[in-house]
Amino acid sequence: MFVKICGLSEPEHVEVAVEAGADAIGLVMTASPRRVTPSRAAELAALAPSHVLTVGVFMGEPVEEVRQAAQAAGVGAVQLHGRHPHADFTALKDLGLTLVRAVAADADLRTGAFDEDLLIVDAPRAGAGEPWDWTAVRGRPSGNWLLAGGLDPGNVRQAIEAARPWGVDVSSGVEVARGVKDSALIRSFLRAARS
Ligand SMILES: O=C(O)c1ccccc1NCC(=O)[C@H](O)[C@H](O)COP(=O)(O)O
Repeated sequence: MFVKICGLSEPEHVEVAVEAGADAIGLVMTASPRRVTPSRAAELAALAPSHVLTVGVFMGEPVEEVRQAAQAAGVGAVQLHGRHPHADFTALKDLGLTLVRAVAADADLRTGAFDEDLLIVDAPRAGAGEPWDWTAVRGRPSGNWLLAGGLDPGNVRQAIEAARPWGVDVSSGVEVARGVKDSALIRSFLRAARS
């Protein structure tokens, strides 16, 4: 089970996520209480070993802005969240980074349909910690895809059984307050997702 811990902003939490076995960490570079600047994202990304995918998360920014921020941060992947057109993914291909498309369940759920490498199927509101009907996507996405939206250490097993994803992605469910991550919750989430 591939696990992405998203919205990290403190070195301590990057270290905990890595040590607990996260496959990817998300650094939010769009409007959010979790937002980090490209230079802060670079500091955080530098703490992750090469086997952990560092993901810059964007939503609605022009593609040139995404390109510059991703390069400045030195991340290994770009996540375009929401209704980015196919052309945005095409325009970023030459960066040579892993491209991640994050959408709600009413979108095209074929991984690679927009030339992305990885798909995230999320709740309608990104990063809001809102559980949704995970059973609705069971068997629908193709290829490698992550389930997101309202997951936490207590419900992630049930969500995996409901949707049968290749991986999971969490943000609010490993926080003690909006935008404030918690080391114990990060560890519990990873244990529960892999149990
Ligand atoms: O986390 C945010 O604040 C955010 C803001 C705008 C676009 C995307 C954002 N997060 C992206 C993620 O990949 C989250 O992990 C995903 O939406 C799940 O969030 P949650 O329901 O809080 O676990």
